[in-house]
Amino acid sequence: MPVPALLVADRLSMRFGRRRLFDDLSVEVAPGAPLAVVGANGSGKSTLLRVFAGLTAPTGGAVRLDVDGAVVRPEDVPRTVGFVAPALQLYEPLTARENLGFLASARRLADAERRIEAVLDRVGLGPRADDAVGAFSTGMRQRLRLATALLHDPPVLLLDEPGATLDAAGRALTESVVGDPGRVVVVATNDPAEAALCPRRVALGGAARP
Ligand SMILES: Nc1ncnc2c1ncn2[C@@H]1O[C@H](COP(=O)(O)OP(=O)(O)OP(=O)(O)O)[C@@H](O)[C@H]1O
Repeated sequence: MPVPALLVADRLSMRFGRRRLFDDLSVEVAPGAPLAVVGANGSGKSTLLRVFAGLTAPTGGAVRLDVDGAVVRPEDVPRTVGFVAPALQLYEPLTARENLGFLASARRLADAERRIEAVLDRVGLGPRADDAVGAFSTGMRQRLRLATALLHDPPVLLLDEPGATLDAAGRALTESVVGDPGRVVVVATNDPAEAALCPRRVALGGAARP
């Protein structure tokens, strides 16, 4: 049976000036076996996720994404990956539905209206879909970030501290997203409960200098 998606990191290293974050890091992530990236503040978790997403070039090594047995071309990485990060900007004057509509157009998604309704429902924002994001709470913004990552139903999800600002229902949502057996999922987290959702982990900090 073909593996629908696979993330392969081969001998990754990352330095910023004299600061070494990680060295010789190799890992494969397959669907149904989410990977937790753990480590102290500043150890390089967010940077590693950005490297996985193709947003930051590593100092050494390479990342490859395979979907249906074929290597994903660099220009196709954005439609293959869903990325959630605390710094991800939302359009404040637009409503939640308009934010998702904008992304659906940018990504040229077919069936956009149905997708938007489904994803708003999944993240529990249906009743607030037509409110401006500028009036959203921190947790509601985070739910919308999750929605933006799920909108195009990507085979790979990279989640940077997905549950940090969420309530109990939001954490249950994160748990179901992380546990999706059909996707490659990587979670960077400082929360032991979130890390425990993942059968595998990479601990950063060994190569880090203060
Ligand atoms: N673009 C950059 N240029 C220089 N240094 C950077 C850059 N991005 C990150 N760093 C440094 O790399 C280190 C790792 O940062 P990163 O955000 O990956 O850590 P983290 O493990 O996600 O931390 P936290 O748990 O606090 O979110 C930090 O020392 C940070 O200052």
